[in-house]
Amino acid sequence: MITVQNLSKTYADKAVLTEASTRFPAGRVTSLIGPNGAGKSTLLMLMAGLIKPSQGAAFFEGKEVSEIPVSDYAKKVATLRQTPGFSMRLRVNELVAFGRFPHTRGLLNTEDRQIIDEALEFLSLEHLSDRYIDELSGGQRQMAFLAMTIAQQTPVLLLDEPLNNLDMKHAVQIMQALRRLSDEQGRTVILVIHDINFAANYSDQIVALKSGRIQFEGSVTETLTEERLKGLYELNFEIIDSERGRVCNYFTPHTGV
Ligand SMILES: Nc1ncnc2c1ncn2[C@@H]1O[C@H](COP(=O)(O)OP(=O)(O)OP(=O)(O)O)[C@@H](O)[C@H]1O
Repeated sequence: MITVQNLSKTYADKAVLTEASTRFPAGRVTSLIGPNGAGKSTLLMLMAGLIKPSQGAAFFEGKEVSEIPVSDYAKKVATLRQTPGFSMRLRVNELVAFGRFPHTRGLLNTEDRQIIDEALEFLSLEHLSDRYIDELSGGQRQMAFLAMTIAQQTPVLLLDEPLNNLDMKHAVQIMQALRRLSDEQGRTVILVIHDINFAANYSDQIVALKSGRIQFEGSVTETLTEERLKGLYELNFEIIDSERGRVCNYFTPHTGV
C-alpha cells in the first residue's frame, strides 16, 4: 500500500504540489487525472522515489520511500516514466530483460528468461521480440517499455501516461492488461492518464489534481460527474452511462449555442 501525507514539492519557490494526502488501495487500479501542469507526474515521481519531497512524505508499506534503499524499492515498485529516453541499440527482448535487473543484477537464469517471454506474451509483443527498439513505431516502443516494467514483477506499478502514442486498439489492449495485472495478479497499478474515458472504464479509484492540489478522489461513479469534471477541466461534460460503461463527452462542449 502506498500513502502520501502532506506531500509538497516546490521548484525555486514555485509550488507544483501542495499538501497532498491520500492512500492508494493495494491491488487496485488508480488513475491520476487533471489538466496539464496539475502535478500528476510530480506526485507519481515522488511516490517512485525519483524526486525528493520539499515537505511531507510518501510511504510504502508504512516506510518512508526516501529511506528505502533503491535496490530494495526496485523489487517492490516499478516505474514507467513519460517518454523514456533510450539511446542504446537494443532488441525488444534485451530491453525487457532490463526489468529483471533489480532481481538478477544482470545474470539471467531460465526463470528470468521465462518471465521476459511472459511479459512479451502478456502484451502480445512476441512478434517484436528480436526487433531493435530504435526501429519501432512510437506505440510499439511504448509497449516494449511497458513490457520491461511488467517483467520487473513488482507488487506496484507506477505508470506515467502509458497510453502515449497508442492507437485505440492498442490503448484498449494496454488498459485490459493493466486490469488483468490487478484482477488476476493482485498488483497495484497507479497511472497518470489524460483520456478520461479510459480512466472511467478501467479504474477502481480516481485521484484528480488541479494546480498542484488534490481536488477530489473516490470511485468512478462518485468522481466522474458532470459538475466535478467541469470544475476540473473547465469544460462542459455530458456523462452517458450504458451497460458498456461510462462515457464522458466533452468533444462538443458548446452544443446548442
Ligand atoms: N524539474 C522541474 N523544474 C521546475 N518546474 C518543474 C519541474 N518539473 C515539473 N515542473 C513544473 O511542475 C508543474 C507540474 O508538472 P507535472 O509534470 O507534475 O504536471 P502534470 O500534471 O503531470 O502535467 P502534464 O499533464 O502536462 O504531463 C508544471 O508547472 C511544471 O512546469
